[in-house]
Parts: sequence; structure tokens; C-alpha cells
Amino acid sequence: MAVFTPVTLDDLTQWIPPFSLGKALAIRGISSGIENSNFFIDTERGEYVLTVFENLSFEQLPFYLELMRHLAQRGVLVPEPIANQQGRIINPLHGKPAAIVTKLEGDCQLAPAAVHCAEVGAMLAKMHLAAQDFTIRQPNLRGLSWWRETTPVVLPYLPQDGQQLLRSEMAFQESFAASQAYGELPSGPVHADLFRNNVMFDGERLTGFFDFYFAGCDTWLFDLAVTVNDWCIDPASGELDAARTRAMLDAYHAVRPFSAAEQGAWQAMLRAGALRFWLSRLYDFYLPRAAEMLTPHDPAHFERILRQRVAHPAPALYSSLKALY
Ligand SMILES: Nc1ncnc2c1ncn2[C@@H]1O[C@H](COP(=O)(O)OP(=O)(O)OP(=O)(O)O)[C@@H](O)[C@H]1O
Ligand SMILES: N[C@@H](CCO)C(=O)O
Repeated sequence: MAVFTPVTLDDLTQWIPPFSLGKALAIRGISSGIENSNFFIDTERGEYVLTVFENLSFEQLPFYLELMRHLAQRGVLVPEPIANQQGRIINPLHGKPAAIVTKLEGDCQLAPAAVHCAEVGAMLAKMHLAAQDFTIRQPNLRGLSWWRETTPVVLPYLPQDGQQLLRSEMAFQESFAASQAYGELPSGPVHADLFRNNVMFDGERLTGFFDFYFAGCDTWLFDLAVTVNDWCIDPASGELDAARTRAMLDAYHAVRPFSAAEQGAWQAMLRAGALRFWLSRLYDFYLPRAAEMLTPHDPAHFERILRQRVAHPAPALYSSLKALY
């Protein structure tokens, strides 16, 4: 369950007039989120999603919501924030920032086939290109600096072999991030958390990416690595599934061709994508927030993925190199 700030139909009726959506007809809490209070709302103009932000402030939110507006206006399938008559998309509700966004049709695809992975790859490339001229800058707040801060905090909880893996991977990632090859990678605003539960499908048709609240500026390849590490794996072993991986990479490449520098960095980036979520899951597991209501995600899943990515060469990013692997 996760409605931390209750909003009644009466509250909504009083709050909604500046949005030009007509009258509020119904409101239902959404139980699955763990960060914010989310509601489906019915209005005279249709169905929308209302989010009351529990942790992000008025100052932090424009990056995420303006990015969504920017992407939606360029044909990337994401929830579009609705502005009120003053043009504001972030407005206080019960003293917290809140926003209304369009509702995506369909459901999450938790057992994706190659066709779903291709849809995600193509839309991800489209998103990277469309975000290039977005002017608000924010680093990926779960990037290398955060890994540096978090590593010493979680290390004492790990057994010897886990400590060894974390230390050696951090050393590897530090030198990768400092390399000239890394500096040549294209970057910009990225989603950075594009897991299966953050994408909607209507059958085989992708209807949108959502939950942009880990977005920030990072390399495009990092975003792709995070996405491949969730969509294209055998969940039990963490091994990459060849057909789904190929489908996602080919579809991405068809929209935004990879560079040779990206091919050289691909294995290191798959490792970085695994390390990022191993660390955050370790942190949430051993240092849960006081208000945490749900069972934390299993850190061992990403430890397995990291070991896999260290041990096995990455598949070629683009097909002309397929023969090498
Ligand atoms: N724009 C949208 N259209 C349709 N459904 C949505 C939309 N936004 C959110 N939802 C639904 O609400 C649920 C919770 O949203 P979301 O994942 O963004 O929550 P959250 O509180 O940020 O949590 P978490 O960090 O756990 O993902 C989603 O799983 C989805 O079912
Ligand atoms: N996608 C993250 C949760 C935060 O959105 C994970 O699976 O660890």
C-alpha cells in the first residue's frame, strides 16, 4: 500500500478548477508506488494521474516534470504534465507539491518478449535524441559520486567475497570514468531507471515510459545498460537473453546509431548499470528509511548480474560486429 497523503473527492473538487479539466468525478488511490502518493482521477475531460510528492521539493521537481513536458511535446510517449491557467504544472496540495499528468493506457509487461524489447529500445533512442535540447541540467544523483559515498556505508554488512567484488568494481569504474574513451561517450538527460515496471504496453504496442524521478544527465549508454540489465535477462541467473538483447540493441541503433567509442565501453557500462542497482538495493536493505513500508528489493539479484557482466564479454552493440562474438 502507498497512499501517504490522503486526497478525498472533496479536496480534489476544490483544488482542480484552475486546470480546465472540468469537474472532478472520482479519485482512487494507486497502491503500487513506494515514493509518492498516486491517484487515478476521473474528470469531465477524461482520466488522469495525480501525484502528491512525498520527498521531492518544489525546487527539485521542475527538472523531472519539465523534462516530461519537453519529451511529450516532441512525440516521446511519456505522461504529459497538465498546466493550470497560469501555466504552472507543480502546485501545492495539502502543503506538498503535486502534479496532474496524462494517464498511459495499458499495463506493465513483466514477462517481455523480443518484440517488447525492440519497442523499448526504439523509444529509448528517440527519447535520448529528443532530450538533447532540454535546458535544465541535473546530474544523475545515483551516479559515481553517490557510489563513492555509499560504498563505505554498505561494505561492513557484506561477507568477504562481496566486499572484494564491491571494492574491485569501484576501482574499475573509477578508472573507466576517468578514461578518454568514457569522455567521448554521448550524454544528456536519461531516465536511469527504465525497468519493466516503468513502461506501459497495450499488447505489443508501447504506450509510454513513466516514473522519471531518478532521471538526470548521464551517458546514453548508461541508460541503455540499465534497461538491458532488466529487460533482456534470464531473471534467475542474470544472464543476457540473446534474442531479447539483440532486439533491443538493433531497434535502438536503427533510431540513433551507436559510435565505435560506445562499442568499446559497452561491457564496462553493463557493469556500471549492475553496480548502481546493487548499491542502491544494498543501501535500502541494510539502512531502510524509517517510513519504509515494503520489502526491499533483493540486492543479490544485482550482485549476480554484476558477476555475470564481469565474467562474460558483452554482445556487440551493432550487427556488423555480431560476428566477433
Ligand atoms: N501516467 C501514468 N499512467 C498510468 N498509470 C500510471 C501513471 N503513473 C503512475 N501510474 C501507475 O501508478 C503506479 C505507481 O507509480 P510510480 O511507479 O510512478 O510510483 P512511485 O510512488 O514513484 O513508486 P516507485 O518508485 O515504487 O516506482 C504505477 O505502477 C502505475 O501502475
Ligand atoms: N528499479 C529499482 C527501484 C527504484 O525505482 C530497483 O529495482 O532496484
